[in-house]
Amino acid sequence: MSTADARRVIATVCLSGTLEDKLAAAAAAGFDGVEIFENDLITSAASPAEIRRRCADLGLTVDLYQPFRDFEAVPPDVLRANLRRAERKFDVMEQLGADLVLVCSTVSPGAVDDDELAAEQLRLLAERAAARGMRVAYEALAWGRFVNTYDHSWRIVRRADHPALGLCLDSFHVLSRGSDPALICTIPGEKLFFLQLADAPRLDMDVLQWSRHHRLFPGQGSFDLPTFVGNVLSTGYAGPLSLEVFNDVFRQADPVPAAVDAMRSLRLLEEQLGMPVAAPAPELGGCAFAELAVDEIASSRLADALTALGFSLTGKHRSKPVQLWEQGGARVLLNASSSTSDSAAIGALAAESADPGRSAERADAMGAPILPRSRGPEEANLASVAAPDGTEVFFCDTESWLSDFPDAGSVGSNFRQNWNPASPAIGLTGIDHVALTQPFDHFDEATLFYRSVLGLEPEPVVEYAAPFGMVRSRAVLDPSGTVRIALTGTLVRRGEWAPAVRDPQHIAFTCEDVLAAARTLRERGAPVLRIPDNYYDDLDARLELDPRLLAELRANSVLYDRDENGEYLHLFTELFGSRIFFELVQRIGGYAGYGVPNAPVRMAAHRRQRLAAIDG
Ligand SMILES: O=C(O)c1ccc(O)c(O)c1
Ligand SMILES: [Mg+2]
Repeated sequence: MSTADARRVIATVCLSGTLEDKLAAAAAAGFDGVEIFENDLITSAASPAEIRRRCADLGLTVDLYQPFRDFEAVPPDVLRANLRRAERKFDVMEQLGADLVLVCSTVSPGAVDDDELAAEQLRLLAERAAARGMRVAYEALAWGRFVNTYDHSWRIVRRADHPALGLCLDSFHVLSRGSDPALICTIPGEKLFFLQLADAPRLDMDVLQWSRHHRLFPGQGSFDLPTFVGNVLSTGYAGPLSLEVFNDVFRQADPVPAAVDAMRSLRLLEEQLGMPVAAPAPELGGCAFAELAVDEIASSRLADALTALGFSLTGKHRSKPVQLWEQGGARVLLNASSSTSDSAAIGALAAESADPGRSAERADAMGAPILPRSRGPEEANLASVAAPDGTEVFFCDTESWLSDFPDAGSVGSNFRQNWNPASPAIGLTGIDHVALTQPFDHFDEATLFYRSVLGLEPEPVVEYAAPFGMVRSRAVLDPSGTVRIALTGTLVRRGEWAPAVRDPQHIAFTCEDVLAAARTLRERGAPVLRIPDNYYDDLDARLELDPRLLAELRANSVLYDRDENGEYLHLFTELFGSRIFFELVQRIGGYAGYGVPNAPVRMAAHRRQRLAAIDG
């Protein structure tokens, strides 16, 4: 079979809310069916028959009832009670319209290590199920007491040898244990009754804790799900692709967008399996612009700051209160029309696309609908979608959108003299990256959004201790590195005690020579962030820089980092408005990072700047 006709299913345990909330969200996101998690049914006031009708009305099938625990390899009296318990659950399944039950491998202290006995008792269960037109899918939990690998569960199922007993494979249990997924190909497809999918970050921790708190939707973590699912499909497995993700954040997130996120993960996975649901992401050619949503006060401060950085005001939008500021290929829009709860925030960014129309179609197919937009006559038709944090992402072709700024470029120095008695440019050539602080609840969702919608590849997650908490950071970038977005967030919900520096965001400009630019900025009295001496003393201790370079860095508050491939010189401005600052970056050689070791120094410096402003 091909995944194109695979049914897409989600376990109710993935989503927050009551069973009714979960079913509505799953249906709205376009799922075909659900796994009903037992606790979700038990806490519902609706009878199983009512849930069945609700599902039917929503166009959902009930593909699995789960989990049935601690059944096998027990003494006779316990077996009797377990079979009785199973019959009661079959009654429930009958009403629910579910014909498949998931039995997970026992963790019971009362069970014994006896494969023969486990197989014999599972066979009895399968006979009971078959008598009622039902089937049993046996799943090895990674922390099962005796059975904790899929090959072991397969040996038991084979030994039981009953047509109503098969396997449930769960990618988490297989891949967390480091089992070789190649053996899956040797299992006959008709013995694979169900496939559960979850991704996860690579963590070195107890599998039970890892599974119950940190599972992710496919594409958000670091498991090789395409290979895993490819092996399963190679057996002839024709059942659903079902998501089963236990995650602390998703458990408390609004289930409607969470289900959309889940569906997007399946579409991306299908694409990775060679069954695309949309045309591939067109090639990107850089960040065409970043737009700051500003109020009046922030607007004039940002205009001053951009002027000091050598930007020129080169145009005003035909019909909206939007200014275009340019230097080299770096473009910033100040938009005073969009409402923002902050005095200034990154409202939008634009990716230069080889085919903006196709980018928009793909976004739509990946569950990111094109945002409605008011457009005057003759204005460029710019499509945009909303990222999980609300940032608007445009797909554009610069030639055409620049025409909305009739004066841009063409008027040249005359225009600039009139509108913007600018300081000369300082060698900025474009946007290196945009750093977006993600709300705690949207970090993993954001990774998947940029990956699936724009075709950006995620880099490994880095975590570091910073003055206001532990920070997680992950960059996503296109294959040629022209569009880079640095996603940053806190590991736990952000503390509120230091509101002076709430969730800063920034735009990093590519600079030909940061030290030269820094000297010019110093002469201009530009608002460059002061970096303390302790930082340079440590830099010297760690990296043994040429003393002349070190002195230059120190004198100009330029920060430094290096990796195996090159060096990174960068400087930060002070904060403008509630949360915006700029960075100037110079990548030397093949430096691939973002100066992460310097981020805590910058955060503390921003707080000092804020407190000094309040005191002063
Ligand atoms: O964590 C658990 O108990 C649990 C239950 C059912 C599953 O399918 C599973 O993978 C884990
Ligand atoms: Mg499972």
